[in-house]
Amino acid sequence: MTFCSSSLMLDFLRKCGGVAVVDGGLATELERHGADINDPLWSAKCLISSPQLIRQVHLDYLKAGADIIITASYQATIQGFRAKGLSQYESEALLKKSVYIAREARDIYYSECSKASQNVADNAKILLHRPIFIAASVGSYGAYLADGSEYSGNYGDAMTIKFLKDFHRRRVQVLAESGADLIAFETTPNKVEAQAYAELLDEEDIKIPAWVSFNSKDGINVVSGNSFLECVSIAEACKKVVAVGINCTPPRFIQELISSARKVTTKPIVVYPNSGERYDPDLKDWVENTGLSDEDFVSYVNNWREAGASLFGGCCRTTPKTIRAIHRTLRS
Ligand code: MET
Ligand SMILES: [Zn+2]
Repeated sequence: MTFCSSSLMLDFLRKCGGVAVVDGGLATELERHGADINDPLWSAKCLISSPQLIRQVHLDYLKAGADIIITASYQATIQGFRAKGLSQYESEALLKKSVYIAREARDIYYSECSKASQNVADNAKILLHRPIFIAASVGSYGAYLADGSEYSGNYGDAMTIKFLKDFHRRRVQVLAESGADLIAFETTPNKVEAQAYAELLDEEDIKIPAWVSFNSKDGINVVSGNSFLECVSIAEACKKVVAVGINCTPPRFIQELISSARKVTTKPIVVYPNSGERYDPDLKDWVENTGLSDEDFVSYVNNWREAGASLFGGCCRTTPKTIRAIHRTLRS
C-alpha cells in the first residue's frame, strides 16, 4: 500500500481542528442554476453539457467553507455513458474529467486565497488557505438504474456481490487514478453493495482510501431494510475505509444513526443529510417539504457532533447557504 489509510483522514481532521465541513448537494445545486438533469445520467450529464457550471458550484462550496468537495461522478458510469453511444475511452475520460473539474476549482480557490490575503477587506474568514480534499463520488448500482432502487435498495433476490463488484470495478479504478484524495461511496442502499465496495477496495489494490455512506428512511435501517449496524460493521472491517456515515437522509434521523454507528465503529463518522424533503421517483420531484430552514438544519449540527460525528455537510437540496451556516457553527 502506498498510503496509510487510517492516518489520511485522521491527519486531515487534525489539520481541520478535529471537525471538517463537507460540501452540499451538487446535482440539485446544478439544477437550481438551470441545468437540465432529467436524464438517466442525472448530474453526470453536466460533465458533457456544462463542466463550467460544475466548477462554479464546487467553487461556491469552497467559498462557503467546505473542506471536502465531492465530484460530479455520482451517476457517471461507464455503462451509462456507453448506453449514450460513447466509447469506452470517452467514458473513462469523462470520469477523469469529474475529478479534474474539482481540482481546477481547488486551484482557483487557492489562487483567490493568495490574492485575498493581500487585501484585508476580503472575507478572510472563509477565504483561508486550508487543506482541501477531493472525494470522487461513486453512486450505487441503483443510481445507475435510475428506477428508484437507489431509495429502495431492492435489487431483486438474484443480486450478487460479484455482479456489483464487476459493475463498479473499472469506474473505481479510473477514479482512483485521477488525482482524487479519496472515494466517496454515497447513498449506499443495502448490505450487498457495501460488501461489494469493501471487497473491491481490498482486491483491486485501489491506491486511495474511501468513505462509505448509507441512506435511511427510518433512522434504524438503511433504505433496503438491512440493518444499518450490519452495514456499518462491513465498512468498519475494511482497512481502506477511512470514514463511515449517512447521507441523503432526513436530518431528523441523523442523531440516532450516529449513536448506533458509534457502537460498532471507531472510524470518523461523516454525515451529510438532505434538506428533509423526500424524492418521489414517480413524480421525479422533491415532495413533502418539512420546511426545515438552513438555521434549523444547522441547529442539529452540534448535537451530531456530540453524538460522535466529525464530518458535516449536506446532500440533496442543501445549498452553499447551508454549508456556510454549518461552517459558521463549527468554526465559531
Ligand atoms: N454527491 C451527490 C450529489 O450531491 C449525492 C446525491 S444523493 C442522491 O449530487
Ligand atoms: Zn442526496
